Amino acid sequence: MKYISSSIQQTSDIVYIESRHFTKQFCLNQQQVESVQSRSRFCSISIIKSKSIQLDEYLQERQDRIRIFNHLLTKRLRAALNLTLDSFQLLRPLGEGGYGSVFLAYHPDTNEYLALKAITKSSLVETNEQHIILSERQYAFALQHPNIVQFLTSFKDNEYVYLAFEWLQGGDLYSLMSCHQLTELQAKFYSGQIIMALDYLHGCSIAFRDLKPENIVLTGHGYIKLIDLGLAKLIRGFSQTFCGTPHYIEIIMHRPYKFSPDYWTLGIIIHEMVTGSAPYDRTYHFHEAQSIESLEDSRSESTIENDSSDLVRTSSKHYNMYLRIINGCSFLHLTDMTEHCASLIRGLLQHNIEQRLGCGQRAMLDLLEHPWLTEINFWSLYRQKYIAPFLPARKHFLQVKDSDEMPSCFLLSINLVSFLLLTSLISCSSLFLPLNALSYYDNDRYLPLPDDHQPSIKFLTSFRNLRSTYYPRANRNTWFRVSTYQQFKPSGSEETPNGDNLMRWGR
Ligand SMILES: Nc1ncnc2c1ncn2[C@@H]1O[C@H](COP(=O)(O)OP(=O)(O)OP(=O)(O)O)[C@@H](O)[C@H]1O
Repeated sequence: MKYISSSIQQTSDIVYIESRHFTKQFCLNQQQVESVQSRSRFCSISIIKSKSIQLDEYLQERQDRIRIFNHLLTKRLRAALNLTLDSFQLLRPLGEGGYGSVFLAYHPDTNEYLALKAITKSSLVETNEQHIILSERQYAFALQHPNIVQFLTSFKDNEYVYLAFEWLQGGDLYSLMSCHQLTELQAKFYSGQIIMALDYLHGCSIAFRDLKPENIVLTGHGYIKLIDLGLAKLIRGFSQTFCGTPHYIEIIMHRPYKFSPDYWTLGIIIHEMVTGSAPYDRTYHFHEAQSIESLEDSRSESTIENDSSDLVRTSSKHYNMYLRIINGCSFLHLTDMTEHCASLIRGLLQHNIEQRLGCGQRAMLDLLEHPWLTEINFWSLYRQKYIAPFLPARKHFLQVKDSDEMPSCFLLSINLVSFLLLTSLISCSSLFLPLNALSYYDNDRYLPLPDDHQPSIKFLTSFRNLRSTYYPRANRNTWFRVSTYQQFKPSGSEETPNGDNLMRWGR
């Protein structure tokens, strides 16, 4: 337990490998559409129709998911019996948030890795925030969506409440954005998934209320999931609670809202993804906020809106900072982006809720059909058919070469005997799977790494602790090489929990 209470030094060991295939898949689609369009008007109509059929399929799936959520929410959540901290091996810290520390844990009985969030009971009682943990447990339990982290189980001891989630291996969006400036197309890929997650949450009457890049985490395949439902709220009527993270604070906090704060923060995140910075001055630090706060209250001179009902809570410690954020967003010069992107961001950063994108009568449809997102086929994105723009890999351990040819000398030397030798070597090595490997794509599909149980489709070389594995491409004429530095662990694979093994967690 000392391990949990000690302060966590989090160092990100994730690197992001940019996919060369990501952009191609959209270009190809576009070309195909254009060439077909030029050939026949009839064909172009059928393509548009098929796209709208696919949108219908997505919307139908969304409805089914919402129905399942409502069904599960009415079920009483049972804490996992017989689970204690001793049931797990804590491997390393994954992160620390305001409410708890998160660890990568290994559960030997099920041979699974998971993220274990430990929340000190006393701190919750002191700050009277027990509802936060309760809400996270209850909603996370009932939510099932490819873009929302899967909750597995919970248990407690005298000091802590533990929440177990599927382990997301790819680091958060904030880390990705810190080392890569995203293109608009890449930003669309992530935005589309955030939109689908919000669409689902709002369909379940849940406002997320804490959307920020730190709460958006990449999977091993480079897709994203929302984490941290601590501030999520089931909204049956309207809410007026003042909450969120200061940088993403919604301007309307003191007037009734439903889901509109999530759209505002979506606008801020899309701006950050596309331009690399927030639409306001992020250097405006906490101490600066306090010093300005001691100055005269500038509320009456504010340029926010003349509408007196549009109140930002003046008693708030960060009141002036909020003002600055809001004002910053209203004077946006969106010049470094396409017109469609600018119109989407402007639409989301509307002060007036009625005019804000996503908050009108057509709700999320206005976003799903926005011109900036036309390249995205939401049904394909939902089923994760695209190659992700970035593939996360563990720094120092994994070296991936996308288009390495199989060395010709190596190919020539492969005869039956060496093949058999290699095969047996691979079978033996399954005892020593590298902990670091994630997954890799090959043209249009993802390959799990390592995949030592199919020795017939790959070759392996070892040099000291560096191991190279050659995978055949789909067309079988070329190869790509994945090199892993071995880190030995006793047994098992690094699969994250999936739908099937939820059963084992007593769901
Ligand atoms: N399922 C997960 N897989 C991998 N890493 C995770 C997972 N859940 C959380 N983390 C890491 O732990 C960090 C803190 O988690 P989380 O945001 O849930 O905690 P919190 O106490 O609710 O934080 P906050 O102060 O943002 O409310 C995240 O930023 C992320 O880096």
